Amino acid sequence: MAFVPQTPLQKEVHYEGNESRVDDQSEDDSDVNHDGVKRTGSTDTKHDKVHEQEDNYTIEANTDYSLFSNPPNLANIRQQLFDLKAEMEMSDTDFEQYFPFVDNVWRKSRAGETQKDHDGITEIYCCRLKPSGQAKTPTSKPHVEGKQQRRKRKREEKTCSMAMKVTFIESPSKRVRITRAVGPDEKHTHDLDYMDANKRNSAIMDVARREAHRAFLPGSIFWKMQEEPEKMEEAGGKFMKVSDVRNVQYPWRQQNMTVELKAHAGYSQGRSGPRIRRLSGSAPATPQNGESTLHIPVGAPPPAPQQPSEPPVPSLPPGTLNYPELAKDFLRPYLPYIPKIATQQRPHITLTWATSLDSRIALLPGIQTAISGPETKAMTHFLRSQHDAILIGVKTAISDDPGLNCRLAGAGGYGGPQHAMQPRPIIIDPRARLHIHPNMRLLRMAAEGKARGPWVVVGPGHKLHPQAVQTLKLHGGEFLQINEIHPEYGLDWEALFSIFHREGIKSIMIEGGGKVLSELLKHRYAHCIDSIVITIAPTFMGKNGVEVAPDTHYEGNQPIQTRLTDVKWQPMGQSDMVLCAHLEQTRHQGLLPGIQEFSRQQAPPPPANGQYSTNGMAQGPPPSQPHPHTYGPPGPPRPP
Ligand SMILES: NC(=O)C1=CN([C@@H]2O[C@H](COP(=O)(O)OP(=O)(O)OC[C@H]3O[C@@H](n4cnc5c(N)ncnc54)[C@H](O)[C@@H]3O)[C@@H](O)[C@H]2O)C=CC1
Ligand SMILES: Nc1nc(O)c(N)c(N[C@@H]2O[C@H](COP(=O)(O)O)[C@@H](O)[C@H]2O)n1
Repeated sequence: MAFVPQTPLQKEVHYEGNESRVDDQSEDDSDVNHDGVKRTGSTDTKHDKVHEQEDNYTIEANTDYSLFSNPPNLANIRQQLFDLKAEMEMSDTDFEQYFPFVDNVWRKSRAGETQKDHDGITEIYCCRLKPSGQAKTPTSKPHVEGKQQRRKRKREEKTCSMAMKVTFIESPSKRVRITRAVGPDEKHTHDLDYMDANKRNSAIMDVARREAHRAFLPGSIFWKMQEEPEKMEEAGGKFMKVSDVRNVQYPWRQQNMTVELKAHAGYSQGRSGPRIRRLSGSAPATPQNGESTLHIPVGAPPPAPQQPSEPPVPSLPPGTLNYPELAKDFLRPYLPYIPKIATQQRPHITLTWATSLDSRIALLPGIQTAISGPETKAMTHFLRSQHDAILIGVKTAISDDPGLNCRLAGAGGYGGPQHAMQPRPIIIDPRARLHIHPNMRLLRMAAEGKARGPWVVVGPGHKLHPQAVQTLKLHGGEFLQINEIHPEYGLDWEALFSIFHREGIKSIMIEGGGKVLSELLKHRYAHCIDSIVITIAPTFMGKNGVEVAPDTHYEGNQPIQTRLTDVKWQPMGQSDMVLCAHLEQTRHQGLLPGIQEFSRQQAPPPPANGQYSTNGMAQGPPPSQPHPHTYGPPGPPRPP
């Protein structure tokens, strides 16, 4: 196979669960999807190396057209074809037009189940979540005793027995009648979004395919589609990803490796999309309050009394948090900032954790230790709401069984629309050690609509259990297999960040654990780290605790400190202190231009008396002056 040569930003990423198939592999007896791309539960995929040349591309001047030609009333008809609440009848051309928009829900049953009677030809379609054992309708042949059944891949946990009958009526008017093939009480066990999240329908893939065959870059096609979000959504493309477009282009690309891909007018690689837009504060305003620093109320406010004519306000789930508007100000200079992200080819990275005074984040390895008070915990959730992804190491995932969602009032699942303010959980699991099961809190949260499905990043050469792949897929997550994890030297974080950036993740909040944070605090990653937010609690955990400390860095034989700059200390809650900062090196070396400008631009005006009088939160000491971070002669400049 010939590949477009890799630039440092064009690393490999394998998508184990990406196509998000929910169909029963045994039924259609094939692993080949619409696009001829093989997906398996193992690490081997035909589509193992797909790169797009995005560094140099030409821009097509005239791309002022719509990619969509959705048939009328599409959202409604999709929903009706999903629910089957009432019998439907339409012309055969309409059926041909609408069915591709729901073929991610329905799969035609075996040919043997086609019946011909006086009405015409009737075909049975089953919900794709129908378990393979039940896939046969009552008319199918009974299992022959003693005959070895074909080995079937164990499928997702969620199952559904809905089925529909499609009758092509034999008449000159060529009508198609659609009715349920199950009793009136039978319903899908899931909603339409669930299917859309797990498998794209062929009509939406065709939209992308048409543009892909015109030699547009996958990223550009993706954003061009996003220009018309309503049409995307009504067509079932709400969950479309750049990688779907890349997949759909793959067979064509194989035949056209030398064709230079182009972009639509207005496309740029750093272009921000809908997910990043929430960074600018799509969170519903939380009520301000005048309480003192010591008692920031973090529980969600009770719903306002209702007027008799108003629809009922849905109650918020227990544990919903509130983080007051005023307590956001001191954090703003450290939050992801779209114009700055647009100038860099990597996401904004925030390191954030809660620590003891002896730099321990847990009492013992594998033990989850509550360090933050309720106020700083709510702050963590506010930070989560401001990032596209939260990243942790696998040991944290194993020991803490975390939710990794945003539980602020107004987030998806907490009174807000689906996935609003919900970051993507990412778990670094080089050796594929994490046991994926539907009872994990991460997956339960996703199933309850309170989190996005997690991405699990694994290294090369690991066989993934097909059931793990399926379970993850069905919860909207996936395995990403990357080559940038070296068995000896570990993970190439910079490459990983580039991969995420290309996947549309523009900001990542890295929460731990000790190994991940200590790695990223190493001198060589300083230029990748944008902000640091640490909650410090007045406690010592002792030497056996999980430590956060980078390796000592030497320049020549001179040990060097890693100092923080633009430091703000913010007391919060009963006894916590929040430290916000940038890494000094990143500023000194000028690798992140704009930080200073941004800080000045975004920071709230300092209160005259150095304190926030309204909520009593003391403003910390003024930002530290640039500090000499070495006591010896300056070392050689760090290579860029
Ligand atoms: N107080 C706080 O804010 C937090 C505390 N924690 C605590 O931290 C503890 C877990 O921390 P650790 O044991 O240090 O594990 P960890 O969560 O940092 O995971 C370490 C694992 O991640 C992978 N990994 C991380 N960096 C890698 C690299 N550069 N190259 C290759 N693989 C890499 C490896 O599989 C490694 O074994 C738990 O007790 C947890 O409760 C975790 C997060 C936040
Ligand atoms: N902010 C903070 N304070 C503490 O005291 C902590 N122990 C942690 N731990 C991190 O939070 C994760 C738990 O997340 P959920 O509440 O389950 O969503 C845990 O995995 C650590 O990353 N953080």
